[in-house]
Amino acid sequence: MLSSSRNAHDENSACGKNNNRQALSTYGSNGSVQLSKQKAPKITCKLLLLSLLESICKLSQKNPENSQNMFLYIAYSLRNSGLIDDEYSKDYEAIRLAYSGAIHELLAQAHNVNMSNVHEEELLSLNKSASFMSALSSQTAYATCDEPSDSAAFSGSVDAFTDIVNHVSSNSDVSDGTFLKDSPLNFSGLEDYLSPNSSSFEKLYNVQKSRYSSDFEELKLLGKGGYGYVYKARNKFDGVDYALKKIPLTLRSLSSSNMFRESRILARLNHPNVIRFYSSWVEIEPYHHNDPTEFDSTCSEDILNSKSIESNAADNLLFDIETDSVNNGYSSTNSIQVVFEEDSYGTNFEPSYSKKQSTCSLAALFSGYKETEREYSKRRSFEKPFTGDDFLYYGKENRSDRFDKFSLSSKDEDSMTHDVPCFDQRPICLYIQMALCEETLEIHLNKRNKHFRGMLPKNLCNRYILLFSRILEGVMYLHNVMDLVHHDLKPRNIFLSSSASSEQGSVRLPCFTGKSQLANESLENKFFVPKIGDFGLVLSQSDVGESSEENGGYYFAGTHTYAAPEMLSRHMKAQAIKNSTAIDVYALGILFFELLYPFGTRMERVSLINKLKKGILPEDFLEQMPGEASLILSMLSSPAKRPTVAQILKTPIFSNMAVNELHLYEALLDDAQQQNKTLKEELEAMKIRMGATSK
Ligand SMILES: Nc1ncnc2c1ncn2[C@@H]1O[C@H](COP(=O)(O)OP(=O)(O)OP(=O)(O)O)[C@@H](O)[C@H]1O
Repeated sequence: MLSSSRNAHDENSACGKNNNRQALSTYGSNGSVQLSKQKAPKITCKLLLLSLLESICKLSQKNPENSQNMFLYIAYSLRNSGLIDDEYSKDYEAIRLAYSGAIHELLAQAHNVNMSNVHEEELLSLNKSASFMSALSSQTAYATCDEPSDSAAFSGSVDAFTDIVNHVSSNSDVSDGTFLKDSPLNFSGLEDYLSPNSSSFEKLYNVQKSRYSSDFEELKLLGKGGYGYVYKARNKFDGVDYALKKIPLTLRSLSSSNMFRESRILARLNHPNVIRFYSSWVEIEPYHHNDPTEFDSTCSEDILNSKSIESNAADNLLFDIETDSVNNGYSSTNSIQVVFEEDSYGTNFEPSYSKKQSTCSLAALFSGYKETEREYSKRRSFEKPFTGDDFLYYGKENRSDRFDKFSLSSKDEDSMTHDVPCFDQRPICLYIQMALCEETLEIHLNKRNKHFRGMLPKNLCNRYILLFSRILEGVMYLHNVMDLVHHDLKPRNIFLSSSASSEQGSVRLPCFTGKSQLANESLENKFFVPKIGDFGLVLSQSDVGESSEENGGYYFAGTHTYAAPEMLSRHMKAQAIKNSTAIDVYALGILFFELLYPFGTRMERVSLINKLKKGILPEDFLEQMPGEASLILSMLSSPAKRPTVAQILKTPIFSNMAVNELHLYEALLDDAQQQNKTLKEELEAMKIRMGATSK
């Protein structure tokens, strides 16, 4: 049977090969079986096996709960034997469903049957599925494994898997549940499958139902972070606009336990000052997806991404703790990232500037993922320039290890082709659906700072104090209730969500235009609720200690300007672990100063924050806001001396919420008085005009 298939394929030679590029194996001109050039990665095979298994369970058990239990029983057995990881979990369900859909189609083709005319249960009888699976898996084993030992291990896993299925089915109520691994497979449809006009597995797979495309209408790209892209998308059912974060996953991150960390943490959070999370899922990036290069820079004013090139650059400039000097030696648009690492003696920190590193995503850095030149250039063509405000510190690696991680060798490049977690190089993405926010605090402050410099008018100052108290409430919830440390608090990760005045946690702020304002021009005011977002670096307080003990190091990532000194020094590591929440307090200290004291230029920001880190505040600020000044300095003191967020909220600045509300009413009164004054002036002007015309 196989030789006739081979002949059929040989006859169709070139285009046949093309069409079957993704077939599990191809047949060479000498008749020998050759490995498919693009090999299916192992995780894909695990998912493929599990999706088959899940289908079998569904077919054998009509009751969904029973079939789920049966599936879990088998999956746990496989996992306990070390054959799979957590590919059986809900997180991968969408991928497994897509695979089983493609396998159903493939089965229909393999049996040369028109699926629409045949009852699904008849078509997919258990025997056929199991036999097909065995045949498919053994083919897959060839296509997947480089080493003979791998191949043997894979065959072993198929055997183990089949045994488990047999065991389960013999204990279930399946009437014809014998899985005959060696039963003959009807290959009558194989010639068709190998013919140039038929579908390859890849094509079948492409008909997957994408939850993203079926449930959402993508409206625009909002921005790009270290991990992925964020889109504004409208849900087709409820008509509401959401922020959808798409995080492309590498094989390594797929198998790492913290891959779903951000979505899992978000799912547990429930606080008015923390961004609202709706759902998350994993699927393969649909083909007809807007290329992020379509990012519309013209709308950067209204979208949040308008970020940051400016302030990020400033963040980098600040970060020269070695020399304590402001380093302005490189262009912000040049995608250069500063990476701090200890020298091989573990005594000094040395910033290293590297273009290549700057283009590695944080996710990649975290997972120790090696990026090939090909992937690098592919991603470069896909990405906007990296704005370079992130850094990563590998506490336990020396410089050479660090650079080895990113050095490119042909071997790496070869191995990396297996690191793409899909059949056809389209990435598997984690989707996180969140509440859409109007703008980030960073953008708001950038626009505000075009209107003000130095000390703010009292009423405006009070509003920012109120805003900060809302942020503190959110952080206190994270620290005290959820036992988390955010690790990346900064204006860009605080979102402003427009709200009704009565909404809990709302603050009334002027809607700055970002253009120079005329002295008497009054700005529209709106209510906003600040929401803490971007939980990509969040850690539970207990994990901070554990990760340190297990790995002999504590990995830090974050943003230069807001990084507490203990994040950067191995000598202070113990303090960082002991007072992990103090890391957030340090960042909040800088943020509070930024809220209260507008900077005229980027360089001024760099210089003032640099001085603040040394305990020096502007004189006018010290004079006019002594309470706030001493609080900020205490927040930037040594980790053990920093107040907790709960203690900060108890200081007279924030403790009396009635006073805080009073701030708001004072602000409202000021506005009303201002409006009253303007109206009076207009009235006077009108009277004069009327007097002139009556004469
Ligand atoms: N809920 C949201 N509503 C509106 N815009 C958002 C939302 N979440 C993210 N964005 C926009 O998408 C951009 C990217 O967000 P993301 O959280 O991925 O990264 P980031 O915070 O900019 O960087 P990183 O993750 O590297 O710290 C943000 O800068 C912001 O402009």
